[in-house]
Amino acid sequence: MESLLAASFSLPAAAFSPPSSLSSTSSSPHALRSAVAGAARAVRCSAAKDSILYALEHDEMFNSAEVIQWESGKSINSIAAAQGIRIRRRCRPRYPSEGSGADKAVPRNMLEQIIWDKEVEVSQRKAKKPLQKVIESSQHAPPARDFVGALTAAYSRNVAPALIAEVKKASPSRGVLREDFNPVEIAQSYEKNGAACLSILTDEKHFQGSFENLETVRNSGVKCPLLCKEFVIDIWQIYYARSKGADAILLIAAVLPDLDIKYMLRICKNLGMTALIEVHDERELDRVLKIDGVQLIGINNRSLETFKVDTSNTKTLLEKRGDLIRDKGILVVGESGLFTPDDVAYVQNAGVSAILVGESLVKQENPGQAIAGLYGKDLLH
Ligand SMILES: O=C(O)c1ccccc1NCC(=O)[C@H](O)[C@H](O)COP(=O)(O)O
Repeated sequence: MESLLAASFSLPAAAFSPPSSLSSTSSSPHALRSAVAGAARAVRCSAAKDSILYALEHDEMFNSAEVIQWESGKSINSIAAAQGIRIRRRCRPRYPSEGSGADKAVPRNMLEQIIWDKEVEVSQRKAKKPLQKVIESSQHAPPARDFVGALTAAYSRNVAPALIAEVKKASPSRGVLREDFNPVEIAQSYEKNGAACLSILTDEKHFQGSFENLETVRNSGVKCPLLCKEFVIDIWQIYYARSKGADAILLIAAVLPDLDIKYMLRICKNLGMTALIEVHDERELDRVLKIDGVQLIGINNRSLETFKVDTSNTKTLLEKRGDLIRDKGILVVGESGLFTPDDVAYVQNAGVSAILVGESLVKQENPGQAIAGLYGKDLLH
């Protein structure tokens, strides 16, 4: 643990690694705390130094956002805002640069609410199972399967966008989509009817999903690679998803600063996982296109801030950046609001290789059989 800790203070890219090892549940908290106190004294920015020393004194657990702040001497929200990210982190007022204004206490939209709830959830989960333990569990998981390979093969087989079919019980914009929700039955029915990959919602509070659903589907004999549909803010979640059998994970550009995306991509690669990096607008797309190693970009037609769905978003962004995306060999997934064969043809003509579909399938009595209705034909598998 000490070496990880040392790395987190010497290499900027590694700075997101496991400050959680400072949790009071760590095996030698005293030694770790001394090591961090030493490192803290060497940090140039006095606000950052104060934050670290404060956390040590108050026996608090660290998270990745805090480490970024220490390294750069800037607040996570100011780093993010400079990149056009409007979603703020729920900052504790101990950071002088954050202030403690009343507006900071209220999330500005649903995505921000989800992220603030996620910060609480992840810190509670980390307290129960520190990063080191999750890393160990991830090493015992069945090997990750080839998510991009499954999409490419399905596209060639069907000459139609490969389907990532979503196992989703509820959503903030639509409420409960399916009362009799059996994730394994839905997953098997999707696979039988030609889905290339599956997306499993794991957020409990807003989507009534769970990591247990992910694990149960993985252990049920379903062969399609699985995307963990989560709101990732911390590398802990990536290792946790892998430990539960995920083959791919969602990274949302509206939430994550560039350096987080880069570092998380590296972790995914080391774990053999695919990252689906989701964008909603041109600015986010341009940020992601500057990052090396991106294989899969999702263009979400739903604004996660307003819930407005507009399928022309996929077309507009691909008209602007399609050539560059093709030159880079990146596959594009059209996400959200797809209900009919015309919708599928529309995003296919815009240039997507795959689509991510939840509501229009999961709401039907037989979600798998609904796939033929969505495509206007049976899919080969
Ligand atoms: O769906 C929501 O209400 C939502 C709200 C806030 C953040 C994310 C949200 N959904 C995630 C997704 O984008 C969709 O689950 C996915 O793209 C499938 O969309 P759909 O086919 O429209 O169910």
